[in-house]
Amino acid sequence: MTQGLFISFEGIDGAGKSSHIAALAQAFRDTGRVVTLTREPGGTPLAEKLREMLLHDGMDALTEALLAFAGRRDHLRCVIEPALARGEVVLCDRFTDATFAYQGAGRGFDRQVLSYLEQLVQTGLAEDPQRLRNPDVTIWFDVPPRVAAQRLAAARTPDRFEAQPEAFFERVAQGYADRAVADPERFARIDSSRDREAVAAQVMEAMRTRGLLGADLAGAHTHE
Ligand SMILES: Nc1ncnc2c1ncn2[C@@H]1O[C@H](COP(=O)(O)OP(=O)(O)O)[C@@H](O)[C@H]1O
Ligand SMILES: Cc1cn([C@H]2C[C@H](O)[C@@H](COP(=O)(O)OP(=O)(O)O)O2)c(=O)[nH]c1=O
Repeated sequence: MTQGLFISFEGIDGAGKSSHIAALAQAFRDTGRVVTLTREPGGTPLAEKLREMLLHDGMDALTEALLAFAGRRDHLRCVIEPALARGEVVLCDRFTDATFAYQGAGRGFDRQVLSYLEQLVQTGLAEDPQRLRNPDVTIWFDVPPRVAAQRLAAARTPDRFEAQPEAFFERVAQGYADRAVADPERFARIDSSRDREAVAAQVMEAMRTRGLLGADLAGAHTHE
């Protein structure tokens, strides 16, 4: 049976990740794979309720982290693990790296506590209960916070995180860079300051170099 594949998409708000997830889903479908498209915070009815609170209600960093991980547990249990067990491709808009970047680096919350929660929440679910479920590949849209802020200013009403000052996003961006250094094989860094077409080409190239999409498809989906 085809092996499941878990890919997450990360980056600061306005990095441009949402623009590329659907195109990658289509590229996988074109190879005959079944794709589950999902997101965090959210991805299940319960986790979507927690998302609303996380994005709109005032709370401290520990509460943010607990809500993020509570939603993640439900999401893993109800959506991600079953889809991977069926051999599907799971494309997830944000996952645990976001908690380390936003609550850890951005809010300054204790990263050892986050590591403990990661261990607790992301094990005991797969066939092998010891297995810590993490993405196989993380596509990291790296962009200077100033560029992301300019894009967002033109785009939408900010939520609690998007309304943060540039210094917050400098810390979040550093948080992602730290995670990438700690796990270089998992992270595929995309220079997201470039135009959409160049970003899309980098995403397909990252898949192709990992043998996850055929070489012939790499050029076929560079347009939205
Ligand atoms: N490469 C790009 N160049 C310029 N603008 C972009 C680019 N990618 C996305 N955008 C625009 O920037 C804004 C934020 O993009 P989005 O995909 O929603 O980011 P994210 O999901 O990472 O927060 C949107 O208005 C989008 O149209
Ligand atoms: C997954 C996750 C997201 N977040 C934040 C990052 C984003 O600012 C916000 C929602 O992410 P996102 O879905 O990317 O927002 P949008 O739909 O506006 O593109 O939640 C955390 O603070 N911690 C987390 O664990």
